Amino acid sequence: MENYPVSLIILNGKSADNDLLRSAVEMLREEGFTLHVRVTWEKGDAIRFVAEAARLGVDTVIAGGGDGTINEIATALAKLPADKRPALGILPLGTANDFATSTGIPAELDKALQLAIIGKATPIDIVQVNDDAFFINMATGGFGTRITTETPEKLKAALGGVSYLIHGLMRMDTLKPDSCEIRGDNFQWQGDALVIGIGNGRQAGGGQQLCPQALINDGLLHLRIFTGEELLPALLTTLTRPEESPNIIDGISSWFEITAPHEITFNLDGEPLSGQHFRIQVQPGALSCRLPPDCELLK
Ligand SMILES: Nc1ncnc2c1ncn2[C@@H]1O[C@H](COP(=O)(O)OP(=O)(O)OP(=O)(O)O)[C@@H](O)[C@H]1O
Ligand SMILES: [Mg+2]
Repeated sequence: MENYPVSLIILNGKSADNDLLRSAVEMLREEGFTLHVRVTWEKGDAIRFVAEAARLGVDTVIAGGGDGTINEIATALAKLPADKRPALGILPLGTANDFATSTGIPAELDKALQLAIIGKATPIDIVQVNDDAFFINMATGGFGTRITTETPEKLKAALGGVSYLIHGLMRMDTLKPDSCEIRGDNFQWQGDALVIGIGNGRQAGGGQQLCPQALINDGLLHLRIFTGEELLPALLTTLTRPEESPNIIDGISSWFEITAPHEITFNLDGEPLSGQHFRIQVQPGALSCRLPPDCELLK
């Protein structure tokens, strides 16, 4: 018999009750593929399942969920020894799915699952933050952070990605620019930022293109800072017509260091991390990801 690839799907419990996925899995098993399925209940479960996948020696760990699920799994993969690291596949089952959407992963579950199992594995960068945290798509700080970390589950379920923006606008009166200092290769900036986006990928917050030129396999991060005193006008022009905004500062570097006089919260692929100092460093080509051949985020 031919060597069929072996995969382990880690499914966010929120998305476990999905008949389409059940039949897609059954169909591929009938074709001869080995597919293990594990379901998470809370943060931390995915890490144990990644360890199990490494013990089983699977070819691919498939993240079934949104950006938070991909982050947890990619982080666990990055912490494995390189020679024991399975490839990453993606089944977009979250609310916003910014990484999956921007990398061109099909929204249809059966197609996405096929790609996750037999798609070409391409080395991509992952980004380390301080000692222990990682992101694969984007880190956002300032205004955007509060939007994504505080958007309640019910609003997210009803409205999807748009809820982040709506919820943020509703809370505008309580939001203020964050003061900070940012350094990178040939880059230094100090001031008040409304939103800081640091992209390995391009978009966050449900389709907001914060780093429209970023590539996930070039060893570089794209930084975009939105500045300004007036929150609403700045936010509206910057998000709708970024090229016309006087409030944008861009930078490119393989690392950035951010220091703030008070605690700020960064949102790493949807997962919050608070502190006053962030050292952000690319690990080039550290993850192998099954992506569509025409993925726009590859160089
Ligand atoms: N059954 C579960 N319900 C909620 N969160 C879970 C569950 N299982 C694991 N988690 C963990 O909670 C964290 C946040 O998950 P979150 O609800 O943001 O899902 P997500 O995959 O990012 O999808 P979404 O796009 O809806 O946010 C992730 O680290 C995830 O692994
Ligand atoms: Mg999330």
